[in-house]
Amino acid sequence: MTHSNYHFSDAERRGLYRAIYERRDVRSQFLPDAIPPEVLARLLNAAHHAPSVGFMQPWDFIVIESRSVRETVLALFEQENQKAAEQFEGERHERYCSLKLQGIMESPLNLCITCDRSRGGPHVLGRNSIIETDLFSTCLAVQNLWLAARAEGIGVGWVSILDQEQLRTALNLPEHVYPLAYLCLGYVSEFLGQPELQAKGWRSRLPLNELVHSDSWGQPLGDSPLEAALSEPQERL
Ligand SMILES: Cc1cc2c(cc1C)N(C[C@H](O)[C@H](O)[C@H](O)COP(=O)(O)O)c1[nH]c(=O)[nH]c(=O)c1N2
Repeated sequence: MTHSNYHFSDAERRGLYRAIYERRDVRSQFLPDAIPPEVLARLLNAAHHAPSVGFMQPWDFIVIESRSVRETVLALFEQENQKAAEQFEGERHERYCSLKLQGIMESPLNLCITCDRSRGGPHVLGRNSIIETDLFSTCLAVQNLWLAARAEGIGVGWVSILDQEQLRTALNLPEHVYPLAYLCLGYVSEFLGQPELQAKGWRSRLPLNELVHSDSWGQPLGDSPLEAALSEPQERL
Protein backbone atom coordinates (compact mmCIF):
# COMPACT_ATOMS: atom_id res chain seq x y z
CA MET A 1 0.00 0.00 0.00
CA THR A 2 1.37 3.44 -0.82
CA HIS A 3 0.77 6.28 1.59
CA SER A 4 1.89 9.10 -0.59
CA ASN A 5 2.79 10.03 -4.09
CA TYR A 6 6.08 11.38 -2.87
CA HIS A 7 8.00 8.22 -2.13
CA PHE A 8 11.10 7.35 -4.14
CA SER A 9 11.16 4.50 -6.62
CA ASP A 10 12.57 1.21 -5.26
CA ALA A 11 15.86 1.78 -7.08
CA GLU A 12 16.19 5.29 -5.67
CA ARG A 13 15.45 4.08 -2.15
CA ARG A 14 17.95 1.29 -2.51
CA GLY A 15 20.57 3.80 -3.63
CA LEU A 16 19.96 6.03 -0.63
CA TYR A 17 20.07 3.18 1.90
CA ARG A 18 23.12 1.75 0.18
CA ALA A 19 24.97 5.03 0.65
CA ILE A 20 23.95 5.01 4.33
CA TYR A 21 24.94 1.41 5.06
CA GLU A 22 28.07 1.30 2.91
CA ARG A 23 29.49 4.69 3.92
CA ARG A 24 32.71 4.16 5.82
CA ASP A 25 35.22 6.26 7.66
CA VAL A 26 38.31 5.72 5.52
CA ARG A 27 41.92 6.20 6.56
CA SER A 28 43.90 3.20 5.24
CA GLN A 29 42.62 2.58 1.71
CA PHE A 30 43.17 5.89 -0.12
CA LEU A 31 44.37 5.94 -3.73
CA PRO A 32 46.36 8.95 -4.94
CA ASP A 33 44.06 9.74 -7.93
CA ALA A 34 42.83 13.33 -7.96
CA ILE A 35 39.13 14.06 -7.51
CA PRO A 36 37.89 15.86 -10.65
CA PRO A 37 36.69 19.41 -9.93
CA GLU A 38 33.15 18.71 -11.16
CA VAL A 39 32.88 15.76 -8.75
CA LEU A 40 34.20 17.82 -5.85
CA ALA A 41 31.72 20.54 -6.78
CA ARG A 42 28.87 18.01 -6.50
CA LEU A 43 30.06 16.97 -3.03
CA LEU A 44 30.33 20.56 -1.83
CA ASN A 45 26.90 21.32 -3.25
CA ALA A 46 25.45 18.30 -1.42
CA ALA A 47 26.96 19.66 1.80
CA HIS A 48 25.56 23.11 1.05
CA HIS A 49 22.05 21.64 0.83
CA ALA A 50 22.08 20.40 4.42
CA PRO A 51 19.46 21.76 6.80
CA SER A 52 20.63 24.61 9.02
CA VAL A 53 19.13 26.49 11.92
CA GLY A 54 17.30 29.60 10.67
CA PHE A 55 18.76 28.75 7.23
CA MET A 56 21.98 30.12 8.70
CA GLN A 57 24.27 28.07 6.40
CA PRO A 58 27.18 28.63 8.78
CA TRP A 59 29.64 26.50 6.84
CA ASP A 60 32.70 27.35 4.74
CA PHE A 61 34.85 24.81 2.94
CA ILE A 62 38.64 25.03 2.98
CA VAL A 63 39.99 22.88 0.17
CA ILE A 64 43.52 21.80 1.10
CA GLU A 65 45.85 20.35 -1.48
CA SER A 66 49.08 21.97 -0.28
CA ARG A 67 51.59 19.43 0.99
CA SER A 68 53.04 21.82 3.50
CA VAL A 69 49.65 22.63 5.10
CA ARG A 70 48.94 18.91 5.31
CA GLU A 71 52.33 18.25 6.89
CA THR A 72 51.58 20.89 9.50
CA VAL A 73 48.22 19.29 10.29
CA LEU A 74 49.79 15.84 10.42
CA ALA A 75 52.28 17.13 13.01
CA LEU A 76 49.34 18.48 15.05
CA PHE A 77 47.70 15.06 14.81
CA GLU A 78 50.85 13.21 15.95
CA GLN A 79 51.12 15.44 18.98
CA GLU A 80 47.47 14.98 20.04
CA ASN A 81 47.47 11.29 19.20
CA GLN A 82 50.37 10.68 21.55
CA LYS A 83 48.37 12.32 24.36
CA ALA A 84 45.29 10.28 23.42
CA ALA A 85 47.27 7.03 23.50
CA GLU A 86 48.32 7.75 27.09
CA GLN A 87 44.67 7.54 28.15
CA PHE A 88 44.69 3.79 27.62
CA GLU A 89 46.65 1.13 29.49
CA GLY A 90 47.96 -2.36 28.81
CA GLU A 91 46.31 -4.27 25.99
CA ARG A 92 44.03 -1.30 25.15
CA HIS A 93 47.07 0.95 24.79
CA GLU A 94 48.75 -1.54 22.43
CA ARG A 95 45.59 -1.86 20.41
CA TYR A 96 45.11 1.92 20.26
CA CYS A 97 48.67 2.40 19.01
CA SER A 98 48.08 -0.16 16.25
CA LEU A 99 45.09 1.77 14.85
CA LYS A 100 45.50 4.05 11.85
CA LEU A 101 43.39 7.09 12.63
CA GLN A 102 44.11 9.48 9.76
CA GLY A 103 44.98 9.52 6.07
CA ILE A 104 46.16 13.14 5.84
CA MET A 105 49.08 12.62 3.44
CA GLU A 106 47.84 9.54 1.54
CA SER A 107 44.54 11.12 0.53
CA PRO A 108 44.79 13.50 -2.44
CA LEU A 109 42.60 16.11 -0.80
CA ASN A 110 41.93 17.41 2.70
CA LEU A 111 38.87 19.52 3.44
CA CYS A 112 38.12 21.52 6.53
CA ILE A 113 34.44 22.31 7.03
CA THR A 114 34.14 25.27 9.35
CA CYS A 115 31.29 26.89 11.25
CA ASP A 116 31.04 30.68 11.22
CA ARG A 117 29.38 31.27 14.57
CA SER A 118 28.50 34.88 13.73
CA ARG A 119 26.83 34.30 10.36
CA GLY A 120 23.38 35.79 10.08
CA GLY A 121 23.94 38.27 12.92
CA PRO A 122 23.35 37.96 16.67
CA HIS A 123 19.77 36.63 16.44
CA VAL A 124 19.33 33.60 14.27
CA LEU A 125 15.84 32.14 14.06
CA GLY A 126 15.69 28.90 16.06
CA ARG A 127 19.03 29.42 17.79
CA ASN A 128 17.94 31.52 20.74
CA SER A 129 17.74 28.69 23.28
CA ILE A 130 20.37 26.30 21.96
CA ILE A 131 23.40 28.23 20.78
CA GLU A 132 25.17 25.10 19.50
CA THR A 133 22.58 24.57 16.77
CA ASP A 134 24.99 26.22 14.32
CA LEU A 135 27.49 23.44 15.09
CA PHE A 136 24.78 20.80 14.73
CA SER A 137 23.86 22.27 11.32
CA THR A 138 27.46 22.07 10.16
CA CYS A 139 27.63 18.40 11.22
CA LEU A 140 24.68 17.77 8.92
CA ALA A 141 26.62 19.35 6.04
CA VAL A 142 29.46 16.93 6.81
CA GLN A 143 27.10 13.97 6.69
CA ASN A 144 25.55 15.09 3.39
CA LEU A 145 29.03 15.28 1.89
CA TRP A 146 30.01 11.93 3.38
CA LEU A 147 26.99 10.14 1.86
CA ALA A 148 27.31 11.85 -1.52
CA ALA A 149 31.00 10.90 -1.56
CA ARG A 150 30.09 7.25 -1.00
CA ALA A 151 27.73 7.37 -3.96
CA GLU A 152 30.60 8.80 -6.06
CA GLY A 153 32.96 6.01 -4.90
CA ILE A 154 34.97 8.45 -2.79
CA GLY A 155 36.07 7.69 0.75
CA VAL A 156 36.02 10.25 3.56
CA GLY A 157 37.86 10.10 6.88
CA TRP A 158 37.15 12.49 9.75
CA VAL A 159 40.23 13.44 11.79
CA SER A 160 39.32 14.92 15.15
CA ILE A 161 42.51 14.12 17.05
CA LEU A 162 43.60 17.73 16.64
CA ASP A 163 43.82 20.72 18.92
CA GLN A 164 41.16 23.13 17.63
CA GLU A 165 43.15 26.26 18.44
CA GLN A 166 46.28 24.98 16.72
CA LEU A 167 44.21 23.92 13.72
CA ARG A 168 42.59 27.37 13.63
CA THR A 169 46.06 28.95 13.51
CA ALA A 170 47.34 26.52 10.86
CA LEU A 171 44.41 27.38 8.59
CA ASN A 172 44.34 31.10 9.33
CA LEU A 173 40.79 31.00 10.63
CA PRO A 174 39.38 34.12 12.29
CA GLU A 175 38.32 33.89 15.94
CA HIS A 176 34.59 33.49 15.16
CA VAL A 177 35.14 30.59 12.77
CA TYR A 178 35.29 27.11 14.32
CA PRO A 179 37.11 24.30 12.49
CA LEU A 180 34.34 21.75 12.85
CA ALA A 181 35.53 18.86 10.70
CA TYR A 182 38.92 18.06 9.23
CA LEU A 183 38.32 15.51 6.47
CA CYS A 184 40.51 13.42 4.18
CA LEU A 185 38.98 12.58 0.79
CA GLY A 186 39.93 10.30 -2.06
CA TYR A 187 39.07 7.32 -4.20
CA VAL A 188 39.73 4.05 -2.38
CA SER A 189 41.04 0.54 -3.03
CA GLU A 190 38.03 -0.78 -1.07
CA PHE A 191 35.25 0.18 1.29
CA LEU A 192 35.37 -2.14 4.29
CA GLY A 193 32.16 -4.08 5.01
CA GLN A 194 32.15 -2.87 8.62
CA PRO A 195 33.63 0.01 10.61
CA GLU A 196 37.40 -0.32 10.82
CA LEU A 197 37.21 0.01 14.62
CA GLN A 198 34.90 -3.01 14.71
CA ALA A 199 37.08 -5.02 12.30
CA LYS A 200 40.11 -4.29 14.51
CA GLY A 201 38.31 -5.36 17.71
CA TRP A 202 38.07 -1.89 19.29
CA ARG A 203 34.30 -1.59 19.57
CA SER A 204 31.19 -3.17 18.02
CA ARG A 205 27.85 -1.86 16.81
CA LEU A 206 25.33 -1.86 19.67
CA PRO A 207 22.01 -3.72 19.27
CA LEU A 208 19.48 -1.13 18.12
CA ASN A 209 16.56 -2.56 20.13
CA GLU A 210 18.50 -1.82 23.34
CA LEU A 211 18.79 1.84 22.34
CA VAL A 212 15.11 2.51 21.71
CA HIS A 213 13.14 3.54 24.78
CA SER A 214 9.41 3.85 25.32
CA ASP A 215 8.04 7.24 26.42
CA SER A 216 10.87 8.02 28.82
CA TRP A 217 14.48 7.11 29.50
CA GLY A 218 15.08 3.48 30.49
CA GLN A 219 11.58 2.24 29.69
CA PRO A 220 11.87 -0.83 27.44
CA LEU A 221 9.60 -1.12 24.42
CA GLY A 222 8.22 -4.34 25.88
CA ASP A 223 6.13 -6.66 23.82
CA SER A 224 5.40 -4.23 21.01
CA PRO A 225 5.33 -4.52 17.22
CA LEU A 226 8.26 -2.08 17.06
CA GLU A 227 10.33 -4.27 19.40
CA ALA A 228 9.52 -7.28 17.21
CA ALA A 229 10.46 -5.37 14.05
CA LEU A 230 13.72 -4.13 15.58
CA SER A 231 14.70 -7.63 16.68
CA GLU A 232 14.40 -8.93 13.11
CA PRO A 233 17.58 -8.78 11.04
CA GLN A 234 17.27 -5.40 9.34
CA GLU A 235 16.50 -5.46 5.65
CA ARG A 236 19.38 -3.91 3.72
CA LEU A 237 17.36 -2.23 1.01
C1 LIG B 1 32.85 13.49 14.97
C2 LIG B 1 33.68 12.33 14.49
C3 LIG B 1 35.03 12.31 14.74
C4 LIG B 1 35.81 11.23 14.29
C5 LIG B 1 35.20 10.17 13.61
C6 LIG B 1 33.81 10.21 13.36
C7 LIG B 1 33.06 11.26 13.79
C8 LIG B 1 31.57 11.28 13.50
N1 LIG B 1 35.98 9.11 13.17
C9 LIG B 1 35.35 7.97 12.49
C10 LIG B 1 34.74 6.95 13.43
O1 LIG B 1 35.74 6.20 14.05
C11 LIG B 1 33.80 6.05 12.61
O2 LIG B 1 32.77 6.84 12.09
C12 LIG B 1 33.21 4.92 13.44
O3 LIG B 1 34.22 4.08 13.88
C13 LIG B 1 32.17 4.12 12.65
O4 LIG B 1 32.75 3.66 11.44
P1 LIG B 1 32.13 4.02 10.02
O5 LIG B 1 32.10 5.51 9.91
O6 LIG B 1 30.75 3.44 9.96
O7 LIG B 1 33.05 3.38 9.01
C14 LIG B 1 37.36 9.17 13.30
N2 LIG B 1 38.14 8.17 12.79
C15 LIG B 1 39.49 8.24 12.88
O8 LIG B 1 40.19 7.34 12.41
N3 LIG B 1 40.10 9.32 13.49
C16 LIG B 1 39.38 10.32 14.03
O9 LIG B 1 39.96 11.26 14.56
C17 LIG B 1 37.96 10.25 13.95
N4 LIG B 1 37.18 11.23 14.47
